[in-house]
Amino acid sequence: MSTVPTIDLSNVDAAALAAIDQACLDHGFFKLKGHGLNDAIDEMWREARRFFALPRDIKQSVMRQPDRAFGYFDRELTKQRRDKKEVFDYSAKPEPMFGSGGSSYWPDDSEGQLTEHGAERFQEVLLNFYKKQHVLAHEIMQLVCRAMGAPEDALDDLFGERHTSTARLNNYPTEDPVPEDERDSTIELASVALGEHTDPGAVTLLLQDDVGGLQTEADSVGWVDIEPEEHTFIINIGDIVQVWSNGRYKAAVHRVTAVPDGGSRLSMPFFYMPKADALIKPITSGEDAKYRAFTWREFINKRIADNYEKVGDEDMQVTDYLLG
Ligand SMILES: O=C(O)CCC(=O)C(=O)O
Ligand SMILES: [Fe+2]
Repeated sequence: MSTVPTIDLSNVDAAALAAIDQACLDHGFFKLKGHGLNDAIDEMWREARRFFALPRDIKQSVMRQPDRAFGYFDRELTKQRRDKKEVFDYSAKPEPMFGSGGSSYWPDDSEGQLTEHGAERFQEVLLNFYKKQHVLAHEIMQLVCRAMGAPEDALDDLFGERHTSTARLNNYPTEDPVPEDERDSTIELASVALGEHTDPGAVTLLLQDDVGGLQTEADSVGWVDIEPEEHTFIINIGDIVQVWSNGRYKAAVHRVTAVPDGGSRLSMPFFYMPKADALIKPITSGEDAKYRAFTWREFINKRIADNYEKVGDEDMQVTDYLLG
């Protein structure tokens, strides 16, 4: 039996829930088919490829800024090491995450530059996909609640219309995407494509292309490859599921190994996250809470601040909220 089970969303029975439970106890990853989004996924791959192939000046024109949380970025840190990747962050919510305001982060096509490169439908395709992923993420969250033994709607009120989910396109080239004269010599480039980490939110819905390299760390067997499979979502649980389950489930520790020379790798995560003032605390019954309650706003702001801390400082973790 594969350590990373595949769930068919069109046929979720008791065995599927048991498989999700087992996976969340061991490493926090499962795969998902039967979601009905195959065509939408194909369209997303096309737009993602076109976006990253755009000339650097177009991508740079929508570079993430201190006052603009979304857009293009090519120098992200994980655990104080620079990842060899470029990203595009977006959201279909009218409000940016926490009132960070800022100007539009969508590349401008008024001079037909996107059209020229075949990416004229970029914004429309991404926003439509965001909405579909949001519906799917809610369904998956309900499955995880049932796997945990909680009512399926136990967490619905913490999300609602004010959820703060974000989505991203990732491109991992083998060449450093940051021009040489802009590299910060104090921040080392990681030896892997993406350093090991947990996602801070509830559940992540990820699509990866056929290159591979994603791994999860299982209690039972150590690092496990998550093999690419066409039209298959890879689902992982984040830090706050660890709290909701009172520590029974572990937030998935994952990484991406170095991309083979001369190639590149694409992935597209959707991070399902609650509303800013959601109070996060264990929802399991019949046992003492192992974590103290905190708001999602407090937790995510601390995690974001960590990205700007100086090299070498320990990141904050959800275990900082353990009681006793
Ligand atoms: O690229 C991948 O497969 C993983 C991406 C990821 O873990 C993340 O963006 O948080
Ligand atoms: Fe991740």
